[in-house]
Amino acid sequence: MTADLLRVLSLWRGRAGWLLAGMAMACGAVLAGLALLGLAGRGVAEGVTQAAVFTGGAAALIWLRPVIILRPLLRYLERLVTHAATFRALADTRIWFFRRLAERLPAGLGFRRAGDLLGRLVSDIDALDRVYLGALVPGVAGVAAVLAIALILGAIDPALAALVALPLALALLLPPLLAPGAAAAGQRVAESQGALRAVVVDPLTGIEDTLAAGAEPRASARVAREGVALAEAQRALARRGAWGGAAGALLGQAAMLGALGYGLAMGEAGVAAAVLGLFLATAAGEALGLMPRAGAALAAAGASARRLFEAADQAPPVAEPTTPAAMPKGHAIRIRDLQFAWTKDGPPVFEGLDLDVPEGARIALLGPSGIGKSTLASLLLKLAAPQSGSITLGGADLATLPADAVRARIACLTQDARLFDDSIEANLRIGRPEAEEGALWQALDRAGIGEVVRSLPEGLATRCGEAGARFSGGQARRLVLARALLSEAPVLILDEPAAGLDPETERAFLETLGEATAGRSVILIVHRLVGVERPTRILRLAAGRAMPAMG
Ligand SMILES: Nc1ncnc2c1ncn2[C@@H]1O[C@H](COP(=O)(O)OP(=O)(O)OP(=O)(O)O)[C@@H](O)[C@H]1O
Repeated sequence: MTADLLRVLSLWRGRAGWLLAGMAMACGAVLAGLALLGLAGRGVAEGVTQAAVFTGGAAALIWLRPVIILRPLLRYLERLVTHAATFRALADTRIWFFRRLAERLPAGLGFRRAGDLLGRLVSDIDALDRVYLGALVPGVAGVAAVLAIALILGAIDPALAALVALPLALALLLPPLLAPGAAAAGQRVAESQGALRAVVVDPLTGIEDTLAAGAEPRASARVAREGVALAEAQRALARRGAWGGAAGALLGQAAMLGALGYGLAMGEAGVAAAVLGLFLATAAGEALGLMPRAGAALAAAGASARRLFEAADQAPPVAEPTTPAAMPKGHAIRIRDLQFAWTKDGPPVFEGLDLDVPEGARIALLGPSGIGKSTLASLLLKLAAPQSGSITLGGADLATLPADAVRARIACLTQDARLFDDSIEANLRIGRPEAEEGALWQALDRAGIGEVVRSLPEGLATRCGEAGARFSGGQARRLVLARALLSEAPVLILDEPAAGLDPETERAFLETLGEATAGRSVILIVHRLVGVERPTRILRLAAGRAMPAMG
């Protein structure tokens, strides 16, 4: 847990200025609180006993008014700065985590439940605010308060300082002492939250299928079950927090009893100092009030950090070359003796595949479902790496080239390419943000969807809806096809490009494929040829190899 929490802090290095400023404000506010009650206590003590507690006379009471104004001001600034610091640190963490996931998600990460991933990205990162707001800020302010009390009372009598400050110092140790015991409870809460989110998001993402299959009651029952499990885990963590709270209250009272005991033991001579000690111990309650619960907060944050790093530290499916080679000029693809299986013990998909895609060639790759057509696309895009054999692009081994640069050369229209919940224009520009509007329309026309978009009142600004819900399946397919055509990559992989189109449109599109992809190499992955594709070569995948096929 400690290592995970330290790693979280190291992720926040860039925000150190804000984080330290927040802690300084918290210390200022706590010290102003101590000064207020300390000055009031001193006034009362001196009034009751008619004797000076400190040398320096009543002049010190002059400070009472500015402190009264300063304290709420510092409290306000503390809230402002600590929350601003937290928002910035959490926003940085979200971006970091998102990037790590993006590198690791292709080809399956083992964390495929969208709800669970969303939970890690949102609530596990949100829970990290407790490291700072729930533990570090009150911890530092608490240390400042205890040190100040020890110094003030130590100037009167070290025995009084020890009696009051020691129990308070022990309260400061509660979080690190209690956190390890609460770690397992924190872990259960974080896991239950992830599980609950998954059982809510999964059926809702495919709500039509859920309702059509009459699976809604079962889905509701699962949500109820996970809800009960979460409540149970939260109760266990809250119990830990409650024990901490009771221990903290006890130690606060011990400090007050220490001051009282001192007064009783010292008789009349000790009354004034004991009254001051009492006031200071009361003031410390404000500073240390959050400390007992900080143990549970640290445990919860530690569990969330564990879940984040667990997902973020998965090895990426394809390691980036440590010293990448320069990108070659050409883009001919050559595959030799390729061996590949998705898992170590899984069945091989390729066993000695050889394939050449010269520049400008249009290869039609046929084969039955599950033979490995899309897998080949994953290997070419560096979303997966071969176990042995070689793939070269323009003569350079793909393994030595950076994935980003390879994907700038090889564009792919995947079988399940999707539209994002944004405008048509933004969806088209994903792979080529600087594309001119004319190029957008050309791509739309080539994909046979230009007229439909022109007829929309908002044209290119029309929003596509979640996963392209605004459009029919065939229209959405044509839009993602336009996106692929807009790419300037010299190699295009079109995986079932006409899937979802009606036979007439399919034929019309495939007929214009030559024109739409002129000057580029094309790997056309299809179950069958319609007869109008005019490929330069037709290959059939079978038994892990590619062999010439006739139509
Ligand atoms: N990410 C993955 N993890 C594990 N196995 C996978 C993965 N993707 C595909 N496979 C497996 O690899 C084999 C080849 O799948 P692939 O998707 O390449 O076939 P395909 O020829 O494209 O099929 P289809 O025409 O149905 O799309 C299948 O047995 C499939 O189960």
